[in-house]
Amino acid sequence: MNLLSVKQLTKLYKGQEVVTNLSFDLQKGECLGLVGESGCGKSTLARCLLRLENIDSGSIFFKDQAIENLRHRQLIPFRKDMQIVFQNPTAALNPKLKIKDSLLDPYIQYQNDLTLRYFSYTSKEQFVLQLLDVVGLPANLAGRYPHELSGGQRQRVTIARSISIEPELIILDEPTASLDVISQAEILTLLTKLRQDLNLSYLFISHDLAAVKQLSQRIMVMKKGTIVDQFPCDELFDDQRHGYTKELISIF
Ligand SMILES: Nc1ncnc2c1ncn2[C@@H]1O[C@H](COP(=O)(O)OP(=O)(O)OP(=O)(O)O)[C@@H](O)[C@H]1O
Repeated sequence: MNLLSVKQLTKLYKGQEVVTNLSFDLQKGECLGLVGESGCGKSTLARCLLRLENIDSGSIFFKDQAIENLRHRQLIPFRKDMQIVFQNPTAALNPKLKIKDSLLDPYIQYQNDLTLRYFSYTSKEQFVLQLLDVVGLPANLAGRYPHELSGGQRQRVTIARSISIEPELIILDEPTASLDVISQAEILTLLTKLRQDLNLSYLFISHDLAAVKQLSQRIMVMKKGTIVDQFPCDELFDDQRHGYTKELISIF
């Protein structure tokens, strides 16, 4: 079943096409990798899918509903189902909020629309402890501020926030790019486990072909705003790969 279906999406900035006539499907439960060099339009695409930007033409279907023209109030249930994890966890967390309050924030915002399946909410304290535990963080971090955590711990908190309201799809926009190699590997392992345990779907955006291969079932390669190649992960090294995919492979 297609969770997300994008048809001929085009986005312009100041008259210039940044995403051009782009189409793809993302199935429920899969991780779809998106690779491409800096500036090819990956983050723009992510913002369009989340409806943080309007698109210029084309369609975005989420759970078979066309969402490209929905207005603010109509987007509320959809926003709950589609979350994003950004590259920089420091910028994503409010420095003035303790970790426990950051973790509770999405729940408080969406509680009237939520039917939790995986987590249970009997008290604030218990909910925060569940979230910390599921992303492998100790309970005593709840009372700390973001600057008192390591970069890897902060990224775990942003991941915990994104899964707290049990979305269907998470867009991972370079989630490990700001981390050291060991933290990167740990976060990738965590993301794999969460996808399986919570039946999540991911659009995993990265420069790092090795990371994309580790996490994804299928890979899309983007160049100058268009998808030039799309294939199952185990066909990455096949001879029929697009020349640009081969170039990316040779760099890694
Ligand atoms: N708000 C904006 N206004 C004008 N141009 C923009 C805006 N946001 C992005 N761009 C331009 O759109 C193009 C694509 O940028 P985008 O950030 O989507 O690329 P990217 O593939 O995500 O790059 P990176 O991997 O470096 O994050 C770039 O040329 C960028 O300068």
